[in-house]
Amino acid sequence: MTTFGFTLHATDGAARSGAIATPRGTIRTPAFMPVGTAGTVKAMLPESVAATGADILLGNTYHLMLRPGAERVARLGGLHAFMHWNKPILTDSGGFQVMSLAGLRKMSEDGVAFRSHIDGSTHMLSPERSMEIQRLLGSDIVMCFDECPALPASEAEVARAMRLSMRWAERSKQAFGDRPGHALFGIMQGGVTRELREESADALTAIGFDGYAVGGLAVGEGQEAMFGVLDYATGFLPADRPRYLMGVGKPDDIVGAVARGIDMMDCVLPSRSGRTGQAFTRRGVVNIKNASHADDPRPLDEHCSCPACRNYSRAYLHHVFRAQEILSSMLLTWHNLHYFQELMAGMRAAIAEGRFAAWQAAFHAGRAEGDI
Ligand SMILES: CNc1nc2cc3c(=O)[nH]c(N)nc3c(CCN)c2[nH]1
Ligand SMILES: [Zn+2]
Repeated sequence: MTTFGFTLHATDGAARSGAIATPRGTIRTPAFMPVGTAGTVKAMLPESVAATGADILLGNTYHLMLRPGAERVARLGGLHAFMHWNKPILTDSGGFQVMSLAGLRKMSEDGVAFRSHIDGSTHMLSPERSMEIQRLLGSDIVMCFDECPALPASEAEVARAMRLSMRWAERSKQAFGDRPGHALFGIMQGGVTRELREESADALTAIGFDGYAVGGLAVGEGQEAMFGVLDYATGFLPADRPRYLMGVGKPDDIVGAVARGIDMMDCVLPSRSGRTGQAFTRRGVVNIKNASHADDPRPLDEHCSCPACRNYSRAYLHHVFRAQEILSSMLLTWHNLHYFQELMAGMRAAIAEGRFAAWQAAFHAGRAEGDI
């Protein structure tokens, strides 16, 4: 059985293309992971998610432990069987979601006690419990249990949270154990402070992980500050392991992150925006609810081969959005996920052929300002 392994195929500047081999299939990098928080990518059948070109999707420990419960998912054969997705799944560890969703949280060295945002029941998460839940779910790539400090945060607060997260990373590694074919990724913290980012990277590298995430970003710092961190932070991480930027992002965030050495990303943007009527295209964003689309017979994007663009006009998509038809979310989500995967495929090819700078210039040149 194939174990877990990352192969670098090409580099172009700081950008890299490669592949992550897992027992459930190969992940082409740079990769975008659709978010399937509660065991579903909202408004999409798993077959449709695969049709967009996604090699891996993301699930969430926090949501699945609350509902339907990790032990229940395990009894039913694990998350892949449960949600009918047989390709790789990466699960986040719950730390970030507890801080942003749960009520009545009590943080300690041991972990976090909290009340469910669904029914108020009490729960706890620790490195050990998070590893156990992710094992019960059967995810292929497990994330360390960490604390992502909410902004604004003082440097002292960022340092405290980073050092706690490094102690939790050690405990996560111990609890994860030796699981061939499964990977454990460490998560770098440290805010926007170079010295703290380097301290975190050194701590994680000393523990040793199958991949390394850059956490603590896309939390309101803005693109310039995020790119400023990525300009040095990816270089602190081992070059022969995947680098995963958590929670990113808009198309131009994604392109800029790949240009700075990031291999994997996840974001709710394409799916969430699809449900609010925003369609991403190579020329910019289409807000389908605008009256300007009511009589427009053209597709969202004449170059796009997704079902929404092949079979429907902007006028129809405007109509079903205004009518709050379920099909609206399905078609716009499919289009957006398809577009994000096209973006990744375009970057993988450009890096492999040594023309990433030209691809990046064309990407930025094609984008109109504002709605199109
Ligand atoms: C949307 N922005 C964003 N920033 C994140 C940072 C972390 C982070 O620092 N740690 C963890 N565990 N997850 C994060 C997530 C969730 C990724 N699905 C983030 N999302
Ligand atoms: Zn399309």
